[in-house]
Amino acid sequence: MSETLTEAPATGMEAANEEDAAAEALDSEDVSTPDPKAFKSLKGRINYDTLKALTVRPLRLVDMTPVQERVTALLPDLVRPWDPEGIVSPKVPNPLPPGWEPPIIDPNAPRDILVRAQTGTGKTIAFLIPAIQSRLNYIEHNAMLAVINAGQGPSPHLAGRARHAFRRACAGPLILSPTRELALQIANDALKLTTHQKEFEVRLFVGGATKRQQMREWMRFRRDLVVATPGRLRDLLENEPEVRNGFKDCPMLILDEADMLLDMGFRDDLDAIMSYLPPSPARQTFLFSATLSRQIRQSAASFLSPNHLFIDATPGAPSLSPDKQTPMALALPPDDELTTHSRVPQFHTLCPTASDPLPTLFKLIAHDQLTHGNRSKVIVFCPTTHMTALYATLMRRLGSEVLPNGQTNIWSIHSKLEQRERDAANHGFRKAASKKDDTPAVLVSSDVSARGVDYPGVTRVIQVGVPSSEASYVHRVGRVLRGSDAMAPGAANEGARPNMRADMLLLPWEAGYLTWQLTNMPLKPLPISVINTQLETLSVKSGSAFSTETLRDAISDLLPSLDPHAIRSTAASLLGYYLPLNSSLRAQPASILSGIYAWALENFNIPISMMQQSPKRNHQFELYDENEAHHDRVPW
Ligand SMILES: Nc1ncnc2c1ncn2[C@@H]1O[C@H](COP(=O)(O)OP(=O)(O)OP(=O)(O)O)[C@@H](O)[C@H]1O
Repeated sequence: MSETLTEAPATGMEAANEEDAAAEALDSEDVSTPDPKAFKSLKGRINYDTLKALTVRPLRLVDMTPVQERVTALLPDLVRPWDPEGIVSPKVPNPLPPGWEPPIIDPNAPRDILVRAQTGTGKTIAFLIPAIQSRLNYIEHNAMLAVINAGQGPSPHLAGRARHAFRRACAGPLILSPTRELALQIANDALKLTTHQKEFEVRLFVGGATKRQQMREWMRFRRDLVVATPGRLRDLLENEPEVRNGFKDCPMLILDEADMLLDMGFRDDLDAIMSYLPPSPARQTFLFSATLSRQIRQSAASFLSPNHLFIDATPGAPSLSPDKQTPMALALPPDDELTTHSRVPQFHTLCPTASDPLPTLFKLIAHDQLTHGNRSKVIVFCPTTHMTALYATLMRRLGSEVLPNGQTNIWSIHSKLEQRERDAANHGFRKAASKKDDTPAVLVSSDVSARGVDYPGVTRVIQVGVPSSEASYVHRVGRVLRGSDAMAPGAANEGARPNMRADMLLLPWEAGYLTWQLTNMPLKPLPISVINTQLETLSVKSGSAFSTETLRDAISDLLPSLDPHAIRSTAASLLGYYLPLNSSLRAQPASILSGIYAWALENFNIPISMMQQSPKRNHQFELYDENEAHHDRVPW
């Protein structure tokens, strides 16, 4: 992958001059007594070009976030090449070529880390800085080894050849991400950080793109960093000897959203991938996550070396100097402790009947548009792919008619879309509603966008129904308040921002989830009557023509005209989603069934003629339609 998939911001003459000045300041700056928070304090500990990308162009960052500060405090020891025999070590001063300073390293410093930090706090940069530095160090290390092994004294020519061969033959750090969108975002962030290292290359292995193209690039170009989703990487490792060979000396594995990757759904792929990588300690492992359940902590231990560090950069965690960061077992609190964006106000609305969530959803979006105008940018999370497709259709058909700002850009992302459609939605929503005269935007999404994906300027997240886990709730809420807003100086200490928020719409049979699963979340009740009053006040204040009657009429005109098969498929998908959650909801399967039955009947006037529990398997229900068997495609 040699080009950025998101456009770099345009720079005019003024910006160019500013950049020159910043670069000069970076060159001349004395960092002998640096502010440890400032990126500039990394001068001398990371490659100059990486530092320039961070502080001058394209990122122009000033201060590190706590997680970045804690991780980079471990440099340079954290990224020293694995050299158990000490061949390239301070004990071997010769025959190092002139100007090659062997780094001063602590041979006992931990090499593996488990990092917990809240969503949106800059974990990507926190792992990319050491990953890039590790790759650069390994390239030099190998060049030194080649010279030493040749035994002919300093030879820049030989070193150059060794560098060239190594960069093409051996994969650098491997970063795994659970979703394609997040993988793409990480790869693009890596390209930004290596803007000034023109030859540095990032390979991206994700499903949805052609394998042939990925293989062609793998064979022809450098493999400095590899970003991948587990399924595609496993497939390539199992079927392509060239990929297998490339990874046999892979020095570093980074799991972003580690809790999800270590969970059962990905575990098989992960175990298969691990069998192609070198074992620890030759392979370093970094695990990054915003949430860590007890079970995940246990399985994390099997990936990490025994003297790994646990770095807890969540608020309230003890602040430790790097040499005192504690091993995981000592540092983690005994109970599951999930963190969330405490700065995001969170509300739940209990909808009395099955026909309430849809109009209430439109009202919440209307509320957001009346509050933020054209910069309103809302993500609606739905429980299943079918539901996501259905709600996206409803938004597209009704949005312009009923929402206060008229034109609203609606995007949708779920796993049954083609990759190019996912990419277009991802790209479109990322750029949307960023200027005053833009159009408000809504992204209707399944959990594909819940983690890591960084959409700047999201003003509100609305969850329709319950998430699959408490961790998923936290990640969804974490889509608000990201990017520059979240990182503004002092933001961590600021109080809640009343204009950005998260909402959740629940039916009575879903309400147990609040009590039993989201106990620690700062969710406040928000009745529909209060939403109505707030909307009225806002409409009058802004002179908007928004009307709840128009909304109600438009919905009741549209819903009965929808394809009944599609509604049945959505109802089936909801059953498949909710029944296994019955113990989390503390709801009997029968009340889930009748809740979903009511949803189909009251909204779409579709009686689901018969629902039966399969005699063979628990919680496997099937919908029967006299005329047609249930089909599983997304029909919208
Ligand atoms: N030091 C910093 N100063 C300002 N902005 C930053 C800084 N570090 C990162 N950012 C920006 O903050 C946003 C969120 O960063 P990132 O996506 O890495 O968060 P995250 O911790 O990985 O979140 P998640 O857990 O949701 O994946 C990005 O837009 C990133 O460019």
